[in-house]
Amino acid sequence: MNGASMESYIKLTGISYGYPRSRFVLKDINLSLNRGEIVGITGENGSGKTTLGKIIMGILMPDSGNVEIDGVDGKNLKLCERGFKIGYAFQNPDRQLFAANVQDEIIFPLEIKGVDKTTASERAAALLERFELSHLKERVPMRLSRGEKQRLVLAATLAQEPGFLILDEPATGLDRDRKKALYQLMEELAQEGIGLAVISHDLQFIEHHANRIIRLENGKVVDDGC
Ligand SMILES: Nc1ncnc2c1ncn2[C@@H]1O[C@H](COP(=O)(O)OP(=O)(O)OP(=O)(O)O)[C@@H](O)[C@H]1O
Repeated sequence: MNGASMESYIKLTGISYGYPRSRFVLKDINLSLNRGEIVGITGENGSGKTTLGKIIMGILMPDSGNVEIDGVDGKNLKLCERGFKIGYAFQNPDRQLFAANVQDEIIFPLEIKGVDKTTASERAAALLERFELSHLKERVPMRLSRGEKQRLVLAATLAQEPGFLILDEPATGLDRDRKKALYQLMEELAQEGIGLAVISHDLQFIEHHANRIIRLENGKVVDDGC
């Protein structure tokens, strides 16, 4: 791993959060998530993994504490700016597919961001190639297989050149070869200096592929180590 890339990218200080009308609370979370590192975030159902992901993304605002992203206080970043810095792949890829065809799923968000058409098309072509989706570029995203949809979401997310990726249960529904390809991709991205947080129940997956494992229990970090 490139030592220079192991710098802190997301810093959570004293984060607490409670949903209105719910007894669940995230309590005093202090974490530094680094570029070039694969972190597994694990814990029982309802322990707060997704809530933590939403706090990092700015979808939920903490009741107290601070989120710093790439050296900037999260309060000073618009939701879309945060989305460019941190990519989030939901457990269900259907929630992230909107375009009429596969290549536009990558091209449109780039154009909205201000990338010119030629550069956006070139970037999309390279990513479709990398994710073995080139032959499907004219297809309607919603009609792809689950594994293809997931690859497309990852390709579209990476097109934004984020410093960090949060993957929520990324191995769900993938066959053995596709899981292997996903692990390989995660390792390549970490080598390129992107940080990854993988939310998963699959302890075997986490133990094999994460450099660090964070375990949540009832909204608290109870373990943070190798
Ligand atoms: N919008 C909401 N309003 C109220 N309570 C919520 C809301 N979303 C989640 N919760 C509660 O917060 C707790 C933590 O949920 P969260 O989805 O973060 O857990 P998780 O660890 O990701 O669970 P899972 O492994 O089942 O995906 C749960 O008790 C859940 O019922």
